[in-house]
Amino acid sequence: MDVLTVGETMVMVTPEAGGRLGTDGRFLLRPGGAESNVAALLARLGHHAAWASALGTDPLGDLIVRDLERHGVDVSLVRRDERRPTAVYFKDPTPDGTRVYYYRAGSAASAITTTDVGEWTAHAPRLVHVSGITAALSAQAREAARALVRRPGLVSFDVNHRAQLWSGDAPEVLLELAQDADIVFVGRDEAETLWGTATAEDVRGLIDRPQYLIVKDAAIEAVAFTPTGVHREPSTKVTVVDAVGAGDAFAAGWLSGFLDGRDEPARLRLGHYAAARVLESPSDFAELPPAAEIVAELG
Ligand SMILES: Nc1ncnc2c1ncn2[C@@H]1O[C@H](COP(=O)(O)OP(=O)(O)O)[C@@H](O)[C@H]1O
Ligand SMILES: O=C(O)C(=O)C[C@H](O)[C@H](O)COP(=O)(O)O
Repeated sequence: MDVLTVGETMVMVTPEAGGRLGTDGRFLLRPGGAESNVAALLARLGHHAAWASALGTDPLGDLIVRDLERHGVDVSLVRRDERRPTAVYFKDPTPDGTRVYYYRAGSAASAITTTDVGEWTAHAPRLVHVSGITAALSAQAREAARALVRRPGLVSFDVNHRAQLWSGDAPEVLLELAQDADIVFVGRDEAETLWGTATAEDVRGLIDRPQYLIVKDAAIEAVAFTPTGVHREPSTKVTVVDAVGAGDAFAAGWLSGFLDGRDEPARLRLGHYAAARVLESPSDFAELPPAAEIVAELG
């Protein structure tokens, strides 16, 4: 197993054909979750990627399992919970950007534990990927997130601050988790909101323990602080159709380059490429060619 990603996946409800949530009667149901997005894109890029979480025994859980299997994700570690439901969220494409409405309190995934984490990581993946969303779901999910970032092997952590899910302690908790990981992804704006940092260098001043820190500045560039020095790579020019999922795609592209032993500029370029394809697509994940073809195309 190359990568194990852990975190809640919900059923995402979107109005059909670009309509609005409050006025449309026709909707599409698809899986939506940061960590399973990363697993699905890594699978597309040619890696053995597993995703682990808990789902209800309801048909919504079946939908998620089936769809991720179709995308080539190993779902054999997913735990089904008879007593708790699969979570749902709605996306409303407003003229000012997409608004998200969560129905996830008390969900199966919000009850994941450190015992789950022990069982999942016993399968010895080369890398575990987790995000800050898990730490916002419940007290026990927060402990599970802590256990994940502190596991002995390689861990990558996407800060993924979701303000709607937190009640004030996000800056401390997310900084603590980031410091315990080996690879950290964070948006420059996200870091500014959380910790008041302005530049990528300011973020490195704060998150100084991980071997790799990647600070993404949306349409401008991504900056990687690595053992071989600081690398900057400009973002790709794109027409944005839906911004949700770009961060997950960037992480998948970068991690794919890391797992394949590519140099830092190639990792950053793969991140930008995958993010650009998702930005141009109405879905949270896009069809991607295998990594070797992308690298050949990028030159
Ligand atoms: N407007 C944009 N133009 C081009 N690329 C973008 C744009 N916004 C985001 N990206 C790409 O998506 C990546 C992730 O962006 P980010 O803002 O961190 O996403 P998210 O908020 O989904 O986590 C960036 O590093 C970049 O590659
Ligand atoms: O789990 C949640 O709370 C979600 O929001 C699910 C979203 O599909 C991804 O998290 C998208 O994440 P980005 O790539 O940062 O846009």
